Amino acid sequence: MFQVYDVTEFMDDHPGGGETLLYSAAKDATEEFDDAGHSDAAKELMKKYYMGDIDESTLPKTTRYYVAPQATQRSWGASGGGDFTTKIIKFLVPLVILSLALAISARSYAPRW
Ligand code: HEM
Repeated sequence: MFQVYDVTEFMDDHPGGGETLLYSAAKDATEEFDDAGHSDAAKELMKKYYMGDIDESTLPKTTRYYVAPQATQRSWGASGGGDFTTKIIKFLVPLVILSLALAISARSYAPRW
């Protein structure tokens, strides 16, 4: 059995640091917790964040992490984007700006006959 704790509210106040809790999230952190040599007061405090128990046998054997597709796509505007038209626009806009800049600079450097 695993005891589950929700330490969201405790992140900023944990004397061992918020990152420490983050690195121990979503896994069995018994060893790390014991290694830190927590006091009885700390163990008492844990009760405040106790959520419940999880039966290990119900957990998947392997854990695979993946990045959700929407997290990897940078959207353009509120409608989001990743479609074909957006890709074309993303390619064309810088191209048009570059062409305009080149045309303008070519005109100002061109010999005046
Ligand atoms: C609900 C969970 C937790 C509570 C309530 C808690 C609470 C505390 C408290 C009160 C202290 C101050 C020292 C003490 O009184 O023992 C402390 C220190 C510390 N905790 Fe936690 N802790 C929790 C989880 C964890 C976890 C999962 C880790 C995993 C690495 C961790 C690592 C540490 C470390 C490294 C220190 C610093 C020890 C030191 O510098 O003396 N804690 N914690």
